[in-house]
Amino acid sequence: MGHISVHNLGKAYKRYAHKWGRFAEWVGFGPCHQSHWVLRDINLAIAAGEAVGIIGVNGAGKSTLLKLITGTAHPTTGHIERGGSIAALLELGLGFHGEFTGRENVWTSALLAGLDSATIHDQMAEIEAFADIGDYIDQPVRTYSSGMQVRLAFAVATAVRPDILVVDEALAVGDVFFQQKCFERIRQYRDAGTTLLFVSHSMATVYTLCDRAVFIDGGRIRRDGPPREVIDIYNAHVANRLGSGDLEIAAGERGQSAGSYGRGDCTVDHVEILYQDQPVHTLISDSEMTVRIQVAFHRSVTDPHVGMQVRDRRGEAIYMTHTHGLGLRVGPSANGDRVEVSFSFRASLIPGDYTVTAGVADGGLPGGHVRTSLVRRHDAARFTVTEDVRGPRWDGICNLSPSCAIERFARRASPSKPRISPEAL
Ligand SMILES: Nc1ncnc2c1ncn2[C@@H]1O[C@H](COP(=O)(O)OP(=O)(O)OP(=O)(O)O)[C@@H](O)[C@H]1O
Repeated sequence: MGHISVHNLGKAYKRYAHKWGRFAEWVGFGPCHQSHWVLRDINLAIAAGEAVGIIGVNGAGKSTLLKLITGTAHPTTGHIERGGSIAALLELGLGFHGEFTGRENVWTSALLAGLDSATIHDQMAEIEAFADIGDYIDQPVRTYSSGMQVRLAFAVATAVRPDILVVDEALAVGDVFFQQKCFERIRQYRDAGTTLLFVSHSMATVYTLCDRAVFIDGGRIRRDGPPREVIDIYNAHVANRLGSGDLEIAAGERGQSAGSYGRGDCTVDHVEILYQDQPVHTLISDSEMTVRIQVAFHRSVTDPHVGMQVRDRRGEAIYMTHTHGLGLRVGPSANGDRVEVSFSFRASLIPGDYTVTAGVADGGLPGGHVRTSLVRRHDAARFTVTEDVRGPRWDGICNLSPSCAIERFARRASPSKPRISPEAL
């Protein structure tokens, strides 16, 4: 129950050169179309209970893959095997009928999803409460905002825990409170054994929810593995598309990061963590630390900027900055030049393991952005933060070091009744 196997899956849409092409083909003029392949040679085996994030740029084929897996589109090649019940929340077309009320749509969607009327009856109050759209539940769905439609769709799709839950970006439409409520339910279902298939452009969500990521590029699987490794490769790919040219991606340790990528203009030769000017691997939370990055230039670069990222144990960047963002300039650099850039800050981090990724970009842009990524070395240094047993107690991700003021207000004494003397009367 809950497993998915995809074998040699492919999807092609027909493209007609002429607007009469489809008709001409229909009346027997022979083939008038070209096949436009949007997915090819997809092989995936997802075990029951796995949480898989599907990532890729716009148009890569992510939604198409989900549509094929959920059965809302038919494959051109290959086949899919699925075990157990499936609930899907796909980006386009939530499957509601505009003229029916929300409540009527809940009935139709839930019946189509295979729930029996007794279950729908039992779940209706819970669905209404989760969607939280008030009186709109008895209004036609055409009067709903897109956010309201997503609220209702999610509430119906997840009213009963499915064996497989497929979510495609649609949640991005809801407000932050609703998103949190949805993620809480998704987490609960995942922890209870539901297989999760999740398409998202938010890498933070993939890190948080998924234990595996699949990067789809041009309709094919480019990488399949732990989120940290796959997201690094995806980021390198995005940097390429943003004009960094053909970045060489060097493989890192399997299951770790993507190693490094770069074009050869410069290299990040050394990254170290220092405490009181000494290289260290362990720091007490809240102590002052320095990240020192050494860069060597092999070609001239007009406006280089050196940056660093501190990443947590899952690989998610919890802080990043670069010289341009801090209002500094490295200055034009020529072949053979070397620079050393040191970032010093307080390690206001929760105890745990961290890594530092270092990179160089060319061209500072307004707003603190940089134009072209030249090189990036993932997880070039690692350090552990231990608890500051003598410092104040706190929990979370980073120490915000709040000041705290307490004001006490004594309970006001009830006013005593004015005494009126008999002489005054
Ligand atoms: N019904 C269709 N007819 C023709 N082409 C289609 C159809 N549906 C999708 N495509 C094409 O298939 C390709 C993949 O689309 P898909 O929606 O799967 O991408 P995606 O990775 O989900 O993108 P996004 O992140 O923008 O949602 C795109 O080039 C798209 O134009």
